This record gives sequence, C-alpha cells and structure tokens, in this order.
Amino acid sequence: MGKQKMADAFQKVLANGDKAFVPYIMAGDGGLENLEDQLKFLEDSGSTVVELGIPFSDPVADGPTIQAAGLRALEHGISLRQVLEKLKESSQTRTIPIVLMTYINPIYALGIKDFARSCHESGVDGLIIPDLPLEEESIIADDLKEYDIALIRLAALTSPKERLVEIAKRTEGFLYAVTVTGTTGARSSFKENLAEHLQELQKICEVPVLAGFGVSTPEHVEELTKSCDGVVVGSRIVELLHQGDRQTIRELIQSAKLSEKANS
Ligand SMILES: O=P(O)(O)OC[C@@H](O)[C@@H](O)c1c[nH]c2ccccc12
Repeated sequence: MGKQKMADAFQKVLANGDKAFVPYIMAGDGGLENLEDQLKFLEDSGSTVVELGIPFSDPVADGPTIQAAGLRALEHGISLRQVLEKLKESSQTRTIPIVLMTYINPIYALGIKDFARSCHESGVDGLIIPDLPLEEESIIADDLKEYDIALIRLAALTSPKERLVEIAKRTEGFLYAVTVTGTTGARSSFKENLAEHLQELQKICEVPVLAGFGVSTPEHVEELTKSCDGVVVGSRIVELLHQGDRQTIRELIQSAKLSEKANS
C-alpha cells in the first residue's frame, strides 16, 4: 500500500513501453453508491492510478466542469469522512492505487492525525493538496510518512527554477506538472515551449512526471507524452462520466497505450 503500490503501478506501465494515464473523478458525483463501480470501470479500462476529488465549497483551483461536479456531489451531501468510509469497504478487493485530491480545509475539519490514519485504513496511496504550499507541508508531512502515503507536489508553469528543483526533489509518487496557468478545464492548445518545460522537469525529477490541466483528447495525450511519463485528465473524464459516455473514456485512456499502437 502507499508509495510503493504507486511506484509499482507506474513501473509496470512504463516498462511495457506505455505511458501512465490518471483519470480524475469527483467522489459522489452520480452518488457515492456508484463510486466502486466507477473505480472498477476506470481500472478495467487501463488507468494506472485514479485521482479522486473530494467535493469542497471553495474549490479555488477548479474550473467550471469540476466545480459543477463538486456541486452535484455536495447536493448528495458527500463529505470527506463518507468518501473515506466508502473507500474502506472496497479496500481489500481494489487493486488500482488511489490518490485523493482535497483542499486542506476538509482535512483540518477532520483532524490531521485522524485523516492520515483513515487514509491508511481506506487504502489511499497518495494525496494532492493544491492549497498546501511547500512552506506549510510540515503540518501533515510526518503523519503521512508514518503511513507511507505519497504527497504529490504540483509544479506550476510560473514557478522559478530553484522552486521547481525543490518541488521535484520533494515530490513523492509522481510530479504533477501543471501545463497551463489558471484553473482546471479542457483547452484546445498548449503553450509553445511546454515540451521543453516537461523535459526539463524530467531531468530534475526521479519519479514519473505527469502532465495535467487541459488534457482532453487522444491527440493531446499523444503530443504531451512525447515529453513526459503520462497524463492526468480531469474535466473531460468528469464530463463524459456524467453524460454516461464510457466508450469515449475508454478510448481516451487507451490513447496512452503506446505499445499497442506500435504493434498495430
Ligand atoms: O480538469 P483538467 O483540466 O483535465 O485538469 C486535471 C484536474 O482536473 C485534476 O487533476 C484536478 C482537479 N482539481 C484539481 C485541483 C488542483 C490540482 C489538480 C486538480
């Protein structure tokens, strides 16, 4: 469980000549009773790890699609504690690593030690906390270390070089390379020198580098994975899942399977 489970999942995919694909979904969008089925579907479709969002009233990094999903989940009354309890029910049978993405407030509300222990008991392998800067990490780092839960750091496009080096050195599980300036959400194109930026991050980082924010088509996946180890796709997956279009999700996930394409 934890860091090692994630490392093994990436290792397996990359050793096979494929790229990692990490879908993001909002926990409780569509009802918490469907979470297990959603995770199973994403796993069976070839995802490497799943990023699971916790609904929150003030999601400052989220664009319209994920905000809307968060509101739907909040309407179902979904809380962090409920999500952890739900995950615990299937923790013994689930094989895909789970990364929770939550803002720091719900963690505070639960209590940091309680939260870390519950994550462990629920089989959570990693965390993304977008409003926890490097300077504040010590409030939770030791508790996560105790349970071997990976704290995944985000590298912003605007971070100065020295900061990127520090982030790349500290990150666990993978490095989340944010590909745009702004909030989450599907976009049509990326900035010109993104490839060099990603290659630079790969040079300074020992764990896989995954590109996320704005990735929404197989063409994006193909383009970005030339310069990194994989992608995170949120808004597009959330939208398709809400529409019930599982086939398009499958195709998107499969676009990271480069070995199959090379053989066909
Ligand atoms: O939705 P996009 O543009 O595909 O981006 C991924 C993103 O949704 C997911 O990783 C995420 C959702 N909320 C976040 C907050 C911060 C960092 C990352 C996230």
